[in-house]
Amino acid sequence: MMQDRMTFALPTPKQMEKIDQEAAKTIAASQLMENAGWCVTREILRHYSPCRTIILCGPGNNGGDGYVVARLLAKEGWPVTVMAFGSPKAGSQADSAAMQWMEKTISPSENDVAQAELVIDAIFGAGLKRDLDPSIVAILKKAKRLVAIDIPSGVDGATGAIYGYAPHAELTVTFFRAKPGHYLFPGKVHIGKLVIKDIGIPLRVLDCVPISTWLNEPGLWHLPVSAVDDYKYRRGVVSIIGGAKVTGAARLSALSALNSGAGLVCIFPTRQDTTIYSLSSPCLMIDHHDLETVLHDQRRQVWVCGPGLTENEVKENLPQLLASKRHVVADAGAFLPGQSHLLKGVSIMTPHIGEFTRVFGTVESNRIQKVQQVAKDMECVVVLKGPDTIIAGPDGRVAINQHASSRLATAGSGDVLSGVIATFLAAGMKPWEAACAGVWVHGQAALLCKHDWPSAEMIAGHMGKARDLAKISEK
Ligand SMILES: NC(=O)C1=CN([C@@H]2O[C@H](COP(=O)(O)OP(=O)(O)OC[C@H]3O[C@@H](n4cnc5c(N)ncnc54)[C@H](OP(=O)(O)O)[C@@H]3O)[C@@H](O)[C@H]2O)[C@H](O)CC1
Ligand SMILES: [K+]
Repeated sequence: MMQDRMTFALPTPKQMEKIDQEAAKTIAASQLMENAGWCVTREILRHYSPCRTIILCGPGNNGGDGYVVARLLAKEGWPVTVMAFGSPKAGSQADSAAMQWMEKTISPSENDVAQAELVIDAIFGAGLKRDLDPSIVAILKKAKRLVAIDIPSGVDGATGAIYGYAPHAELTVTFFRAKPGHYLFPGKVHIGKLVIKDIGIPLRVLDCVPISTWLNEPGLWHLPVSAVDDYKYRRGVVSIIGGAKVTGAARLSALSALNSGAGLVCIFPTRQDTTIYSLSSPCLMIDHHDLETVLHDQRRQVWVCGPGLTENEVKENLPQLLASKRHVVADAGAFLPGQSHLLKGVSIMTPHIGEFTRVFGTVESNRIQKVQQVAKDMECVVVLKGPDTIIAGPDGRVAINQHASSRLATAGSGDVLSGVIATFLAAGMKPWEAACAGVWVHGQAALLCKHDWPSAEMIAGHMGKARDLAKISEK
């Protein structure tokens, strides 16, 4: 059975509030809080042995969940104390949860937290709005081992930004769906192990919010399948501008395209002597005509432009590709400082944060918003590469990729990514889907390498198997 794309939805905390309200029409809010507390308790029981535990309870519903956990853990015989940070609003859900907690409640104290063997952080969750008070920071800093309810206090669930300070949790238990902030840096490093629990919210309530952010997983997109009567032009032609001085980048991109299933891969060298390209792989086609002539071939729709190119090479070739309405995957050399106009018309661009900043200016704490804005302004898909690669479409859709590892942090890895994305684009996938699929397959190829330190060439060598695994995972 195909996965429902809603499996991959990442609602923002604001959307989650709406989802809670909608869910409360069919399931009592008190029940949702009870279920949330029960789920957290079960995870604590699974991961820890009874120990001196302090539950830090804030004034909102995150604190409410904390009071439920306190009651359920105490019932299991755990030595539990609640440390209350303000009182819940009279008559609120959190207030009734607090009223059912009959045992020890203490005022905020650094010393008591320092002596606890386990600290449960239920100060703020989805309702966090501003920097943490220094007195709260001082207390959180004393925690030795910490479990966060929903999200560690201080992490913005929408962006992963930190409001002044956030503790490092060993375990975070969230509800219904993960939020973008669980997966985005810097918040991600504060989450520890993430557990997502079903608390009885009906799936259909997701329809009440316009989800725009997704976890990048197979099933969010579908790779093309080969037909029995396939031929190379239908599988797709990838063309790559090959630099005169730096030739490895285009060759890596080409190798990646060849191994990811392109029907035909051609390099268009910008210099007369093409020996280096001719000798690189017997499967590679080398163009010996000028670009204008090559562009008469309408089968050559998808181009990679940027890897290994100098400023002049980009300026000579990119405008020509765009003028002839080719689909361009722009990378590396195509990101010239302050020259965003050059990129207008590309289908997909794949900058890392340094390249992105050079062209589009600094990125504040809300990276998603900035990347979305650039995608909209430039009318193209933007892949902001990093350990939490963000793929934004001009229509506002965003995927966050987690299928990656530090194995990808090697020179040439970006060139390999441009090749696989171009392959999927050439095979007929839409730009956002091709970019998402390329990013996932690239991450998978690195995972398939036999050791932790693969070169980009080795990663490119595993593209075919990675593509097969992506296809299997779609089901
Ligand atoms: N997701 C679900 O299905 C369910 C989630 N639950 C839990 O509910 C919380 C969200 O609860 P909410 O009450 O909306 O928000 P919080 O508990 O995080 O906090 C709101 C209060 O905190 C104050 N606030 C916010 N930031 C600060 C700050 N930096 N310093 C001091 N005070 C702060 C805020 O005060 P205002 O003055 O701004 O109004 C609020 O008083 C979610 O995270 C889950 O844990 C449900 O239990 C079940 C369903
Ligand atoms: K929390």
